[in-house]
Formats: sequence, structure tokens, C-alpha cells
Amino acid sequence: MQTKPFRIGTRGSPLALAQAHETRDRLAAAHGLAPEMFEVVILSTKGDRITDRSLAEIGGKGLFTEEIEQQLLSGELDFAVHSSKDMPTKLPDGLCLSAFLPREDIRDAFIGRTAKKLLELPQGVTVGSSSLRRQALIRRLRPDINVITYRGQVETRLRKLAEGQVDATLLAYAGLKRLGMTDVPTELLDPQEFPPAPAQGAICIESRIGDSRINDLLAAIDDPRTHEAVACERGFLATLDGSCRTPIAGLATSDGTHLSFSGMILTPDGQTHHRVTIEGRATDAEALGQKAGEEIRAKAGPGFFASWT
Ligand SMILES: NCc1[nH]cc(CCC(=O)O)c1CC(=O)O
Repeated sequence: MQTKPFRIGTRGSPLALAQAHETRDRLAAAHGLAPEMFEVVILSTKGDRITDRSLAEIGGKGLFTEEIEQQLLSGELDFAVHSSKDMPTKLPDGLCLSAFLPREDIRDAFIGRTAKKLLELPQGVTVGSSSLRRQALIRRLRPDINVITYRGQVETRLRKLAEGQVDATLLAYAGLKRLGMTDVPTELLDPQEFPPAPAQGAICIESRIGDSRINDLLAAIDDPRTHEAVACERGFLATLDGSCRTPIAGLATSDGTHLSFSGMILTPDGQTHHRVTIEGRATDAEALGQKAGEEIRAKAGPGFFASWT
């Protein structure tokens, strides 16, 4: 029997902590354990420390996970909680994403200081976003807008907005909901026009491959439909993106038997885009995502990526 608390690794941002606490509470409930049986261990990552440059510039997504993964591999942590969206498609040897919590709302939220909607912004105003996908989607719908790179925790971004550094920004509605900030968005964007990032809104748990004691514990809170959807979206991402420099959107839904996916890639200026849709069996989720990736790559042609990467 487990006597020492399980050690859960997480970043220290308010959103990361909310996600770790939700995971702890679900595990405690599923197994009839006291919350004290789970110790939340906060780690600072390079991605948290460097906030003045875009992620693509400083080396991509691994920056939010490196330190945590080292401690998983060395056995100092039992498992780690992340936003699936922040996870590189290739994990270090020995680690896997073993469970996904039921997905939150997948939509992007628009937060306008003056205009309440993206299409109602006056000509030429400034919108802040650090996401290549959001930048390209904004430029596609509003080529007149000045999009600037804008990083930091949710709270920092909202403060910069309130101070007038930008006229509007975009954030994942899922994160705002988890922080209890449902009144912050002034518009929720239509996922057809403004499709989310692969894996947006899904919390995942990373653990050691073959650690059956921990993986059995985690299996009790895995949501299979979210797991399948995210596997498909990550398959799509992995097929397309080695560099983190391509604006990519993708969303799958699974009913447990059937899965449908739609994906989109854009040029950074938003002036060219391609879409793909695919349907199939939920058990083939990852392969379907990869197939969609191959199809959209063929549609776009070699010149598409060569034009800026
Ligand atoms: N890269 C930051 C990040 N990673 C996950 C979320 C939101 C929560 C989620 O998508 O699960 C955010 C902030 C944002 O995009 O607004």
C-alpha cells in the first residue's frame, strides 16, 4: 500500500496549478484517497523564465516541459500535469501521455478593450498574441490589423490589455474557465472560422512507460473520447510540424466509436490557407490524424512551406 504521497509535477502559473489541483481532486475521488495523498510539486521551466521572446524564437514547446520531464525520468516525480497543447509531439524516451481529463471548451476567446468583437475592431488597431496560429487567423480575417507578439501568463496579458498596450487579445476559453474568469471574453470565436490549436482545452498526465502502479492509478480518470481526439490532433501536428513555425489548427471529436477531424494550415500572413477533413474509427485516431497531415501537405504543395520556413 502507498504510504508516502504521490508526487505530482507542475509549472507554477495559476493555470498550471488549477490543472494540477483538478487532477489531484479527480484522482482522490476516483480512488477514495485523501487529497493529502497527493503532493503538488512546483517546478520552474525555461519557458516560464524567458517571457520576452516568442516560443518559436527560443526553441519551441519543449521549454515548458524539460525540467519536469527530467524529474519524471529520475523518479523524483510520479507523474506530471500539463496543458496538452503545450506538449511537444515527440516525448523523451521512456515517457508517455497516459491519461487525459474530460476536455474543456475548445474555443478561442476574443477579449476586446473597446470593440467587443474581432470583426468590429476599427481599422489598423493592434492585437497581441504569441500564437502563430492566432496571428495568422487574425490576419486572414482582418489583414489591416497590426498583430504583435505578446507573451506571459494569462494575468500578465490581461494587465497589458487593460493598460492599453494592445486593443485586444485572444486566449483559450478553457484556460479562462479554469481560472474562474468566464466574464473576461467579449466574444467566443466560431471554431469553423477560427479553429483551435491541436489539443487545446485538454489536460494531460505524463508518466513513465511501464510504471504500472502509477499508470493503473491514472487510468481511472482517463477520458477515452478526449484521449482519442487529442491523439488524432497530435498525429496531424506531428506529421506537419518539425519547426513550430507553421500556423496549424486542428480539432477532432470522438463519440467513442467514430471520430471526425478537421484541420487547417495557413501562411503566417494569413493570405493562403488549406483545409482537410477526415472521418474514421476512433481506434485509428492517431493514424487518421497522420493521414490528414499527409493529405493537407499534398494539397498545399511544396511551395507552401518553402515560402517562409
Ligand atoms: N501556451 C499557453 C497555453 N497553454 C494552454 C493554454 C490554455 C488552456 C488549454 O488550451 O488547455 C494556454 C493559454 C492560452 O492559449 O490562452
